[in-house]
Amino acid sequence: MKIGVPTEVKNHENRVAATPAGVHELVRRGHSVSVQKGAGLGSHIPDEEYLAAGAELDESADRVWAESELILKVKEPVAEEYHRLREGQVLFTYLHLAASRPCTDALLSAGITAIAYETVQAGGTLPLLAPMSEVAGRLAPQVGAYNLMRVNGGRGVLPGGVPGVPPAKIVVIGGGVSGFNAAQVAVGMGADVTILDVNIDRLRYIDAIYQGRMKTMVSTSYTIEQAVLDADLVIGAVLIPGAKAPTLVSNELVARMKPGAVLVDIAIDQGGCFEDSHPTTHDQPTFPVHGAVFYCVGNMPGSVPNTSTYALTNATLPYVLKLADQGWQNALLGDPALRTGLNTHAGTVTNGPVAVAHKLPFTPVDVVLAA
Ligand SMILES: NC(=O)C1=CN([C@@H]2O[C@H](COP(=O)(O)OP(=O)(O)OC[C@H]3O[C@@H](n4cnc5c(N)ncnc54)[C@H](O)[C@@H]3O)[C@@H](O)[C@H]2O)C=CC1
Ligand SMILES: CC(=O)C(=O)O
Repeated sequence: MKIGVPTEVKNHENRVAATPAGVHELVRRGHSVSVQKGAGLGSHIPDEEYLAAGAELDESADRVWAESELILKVKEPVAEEYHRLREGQVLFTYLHLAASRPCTDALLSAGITAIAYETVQAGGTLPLLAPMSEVAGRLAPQVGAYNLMRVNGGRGVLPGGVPGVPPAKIVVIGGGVSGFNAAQVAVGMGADVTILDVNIDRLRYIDAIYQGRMKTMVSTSYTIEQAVLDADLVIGAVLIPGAKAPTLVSNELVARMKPGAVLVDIAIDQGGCFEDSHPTTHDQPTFPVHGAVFYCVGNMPGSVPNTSTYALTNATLPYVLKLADQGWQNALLGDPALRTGLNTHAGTVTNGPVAVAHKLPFTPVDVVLAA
């Protein structure tokens, strides 16, 4: 199969969708891989390493897209890439379509077969979202601490406090992969950490591991209000797979928070879980709301691309190999996890929550595969 790896074009997106190890494995199995020149440089992977692994290098993004049957990307196509999408091509990448009608429309009108990393589900887990949720979760207290500094608009609170002065209160809403990783780093910084989730079994697990060092609360609008009003830093880390994130912190609640508090909305790629959240970029990551600082970057792992590229491709490669070796139909027929990843095909939406989010007709994957 002809496989293409274009350079990412989203703001400060320095990850790349395949490493030389992945290229080597694909080529060893008889596939050809076209990597856009410089695609790995943001992650400090030189072109020469791709060449040595058996890739062909191409200057032109247009050619990489036009000549490939399977396109491997990290982030959803942005507007300047829409004209390159085409029917008969398979796109494997993060999509987060429930939060983007323009991208959904672009995929549908091109008729492309799009498989989203974030909706691939295996045994109740999200194996292709998890590595980047680990990264974003671990980054969240770091960017939160940076923005809590007075010079950056925050309250001027040190997460760990010092002897005689209490630590910052960090509240994490959502105790899944990103939330738990955020809470772990926040505990490591010495902060006073509370984690809220609707899943009591998840809270049991967290409590058993942290033995009270992380406080747990069942998430309701009442407990969220209590925790948020007391917080210096709030981290939003909820997910309902495929769907738009629920709004859990209102504008009115933010108005009553401590001045200079910081809110990091990791869930922004699914639309965000704070009412005032809107996507920001690494160039201009924050904005003020009632004296609080909002950080809503949709590609947080892009800021640590070396770690993130290897973590992401460790997880994606087994699925890439199935798509390349078997073709997308057989790969999906043989792997229920990949089946849940299909979001669009031949102009139809094949993911239920995405169809609901945009009020579009829904075609079940089984119907697509039976055709
Ligand atoms: N901004 C960025 O750069 C990145 C964003 N993400 C996003 O972070 C979000 C979270 O992802 P994961 O941690 O992997 O999801 P996950 O599925 O591991 O965890 C989500 C948790 O939210 C909980 N939850 C759902 N509704 C809730 C509510 N009302 N109150 C409290 N908890 C609730 C669930 O029970 C679950 O434990 C996703 O939107 C994901 O796409 C992930 C990586 C990078
Ligand atoms: C999960 C995601 O969208 C990201 O890592 O950028």
